[in-house]
Amino acid sequence: KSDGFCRRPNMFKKQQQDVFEERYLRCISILGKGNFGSVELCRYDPWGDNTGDLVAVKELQSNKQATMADFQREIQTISSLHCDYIVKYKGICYSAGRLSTKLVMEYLPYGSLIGYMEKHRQNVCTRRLLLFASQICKGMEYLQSMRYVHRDLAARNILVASDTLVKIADFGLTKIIPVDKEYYRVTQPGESPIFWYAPESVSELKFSHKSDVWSFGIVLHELFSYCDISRNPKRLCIQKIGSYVQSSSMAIHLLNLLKDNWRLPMPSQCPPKVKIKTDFYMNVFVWVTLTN
Ligand SMILES: C=CCCn1cc(-c2nc(Nc3ccc(C4CCNCC4)cc3)nc3[nH]ccc23)cn1
Repeated sequence: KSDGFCRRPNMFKKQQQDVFEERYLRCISILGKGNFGSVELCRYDPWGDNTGDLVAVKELQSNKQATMADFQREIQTISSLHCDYIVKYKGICYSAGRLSTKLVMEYLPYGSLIGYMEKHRQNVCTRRLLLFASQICKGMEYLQSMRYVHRDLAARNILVASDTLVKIADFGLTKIIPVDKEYYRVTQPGESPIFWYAPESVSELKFSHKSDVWSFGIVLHELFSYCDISRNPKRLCIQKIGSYVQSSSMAIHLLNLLKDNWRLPMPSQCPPKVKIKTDFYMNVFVWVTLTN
């Protein structure tokens, strides 16, 4: 049972860089694709008798625009995070043959939140949705305390550890806010869809803790829509904007909608007790009247 523990690492204790030997890493299946990389389920089995641990191994996909430097930064980021609501770093594996590094993480057996909701939707009650929301919130609070901006908070990047524990994953786009600044401006738009972006991220590629809060609001919408594909934020925005609009001008159409105060509609499956609203100032209000 998770005790909801997020501690700041002992700044003096060097993170023990656990090195996994590639020859003992047995690939079992592909788990998914993240920013720039694919994630495989592997068993680390030095004794060769299938008693080794199951681990999730992420490898940089060479054809992606991301560089090894981006992947090294992702490894540096995740290895510095120690929180029950953030997927745990286990170590790295130097792949001699392919001159590449692999990131070894804890394997979360239930997969992504989206897949979990599709499968278990019938027995996920409001209280469990609020538990998941509070865990994501605590994980993001910890990330902010470490001056990290996730930049890609979305239900697709939330993993399910158990029926009562979810964790934030995929730190491929995460950046550190410089000490003297309130935000991080990226030079080129990434691949992640703009429908989770705050207005200032859409218009100026500016990312901050506040833009992460906006994305958290979108995640709440996904959560209380039970990650229903028909209620997907991208789908609802494009329905509103018009599917004939080219993707190149989608950003300006989305920005105009947000400036006109259009917001994602309240999820119809959302129980009447829960009201979710993001106002233009990126404040996310979750009015939860836990009246019986
Ligand atoms: C963050 C999202 C983008 C990149 N990404 C990360 C992972 C990932 N997945 C898992 N577990 C898991 C994933 C999928 C399934 C499914 C279930 C349905 N049938 C097919 C298999 C079952 C378990 N553990 C992990 N630890 C660290 C990463 C990680 C996957 N994709």
